Amino acid sequence: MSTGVAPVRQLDAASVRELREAAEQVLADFGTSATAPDLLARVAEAATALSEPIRHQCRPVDTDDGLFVLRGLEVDGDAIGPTPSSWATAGDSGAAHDIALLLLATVMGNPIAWEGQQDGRFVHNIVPSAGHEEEQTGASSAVLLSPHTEDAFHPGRAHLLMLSCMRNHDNIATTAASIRKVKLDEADVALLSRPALPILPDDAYAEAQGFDGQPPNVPTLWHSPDGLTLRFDPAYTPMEQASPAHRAAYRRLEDELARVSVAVSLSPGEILVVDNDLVVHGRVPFKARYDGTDRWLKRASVHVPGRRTRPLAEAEEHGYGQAAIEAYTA
Ligand SMILES: O=C(O)CCC(=O)C(=O)O
Ligand SMILES: [Fe+2]
Repeated sequence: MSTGVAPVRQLDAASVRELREAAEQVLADFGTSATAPDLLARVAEAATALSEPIRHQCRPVDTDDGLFVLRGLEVDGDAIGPTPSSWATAGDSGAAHDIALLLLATVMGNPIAWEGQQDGRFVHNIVPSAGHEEEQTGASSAVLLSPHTEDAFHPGRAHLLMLSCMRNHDNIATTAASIRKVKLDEADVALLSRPALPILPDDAYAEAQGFDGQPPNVPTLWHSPDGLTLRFDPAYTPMEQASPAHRAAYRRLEDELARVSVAVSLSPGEILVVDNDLVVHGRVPFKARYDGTDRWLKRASVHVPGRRTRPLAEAEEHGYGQAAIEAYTA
């Protein structure tokens, strides 16, 4: 893994001011970032009014890196208060930043939420939580969070994942690896394009894990009209169900993703935008502080209407009874 240089998009001072004022206005009117239909309607209206320089920086990912860092937002470490001890107690901590992130997500596409995750909020808090150190979820710390497609188990998963940094004193890196940088034989690509294995719901979805239905087998790779695309979550893929040849190809893919992986350590005010069809992301292990100064990210997920990156067969999947809720209906 290298500390590669992620493409940076710098917001200018006027854009930063504009976003802050728009977010503060919405927060002043609603007093919370907890999502409700009228708050979403206001966010949509405010996002429509945002200026061209902001829109330009929110254009689609346009390099094989499959990601970029949006830089320039201001985070006042005193004003946001201590890092919450878990998503469940975060409430409206840093709520103005929730709304700023939702505004940017709305410029990029249609934000999504999950009934079964973080109280259905459109902006999640990613903080280390006591008792969850070893999990494969954003609440972990002591273990490597292995590279994964976000919400890989579900056909309604995000096209874009946004991670907005509130605090990161120990420079703990998010990892990211793009399928467009990987070198694989055509034979491996062909094998991994066969729907041979399911991807089960991750530990953030207790209810979906109890779903009573046959898990669908899905392809790991496929050629979409936009290029090679992946859906990958080894921690929740029952590899023992695959043939030895398939397992070997999967391992070669894992090795290649590790080879091209970059580490992105976010600073407060930076937002990592990841194309969830091109890039798998994870996080390095770290020791949680549990003293209110821990690493703290805000996360948003976005559907991009009209994107042609998913196999048609996904439309038949049950999604383990979970529904992705879109912020705005057409
Ligand atoms: O903590 C990170 O950098 C990434 C965590 C993660 O996988 C996520 O928030 O989806
Ligand atoms: Fe993730």
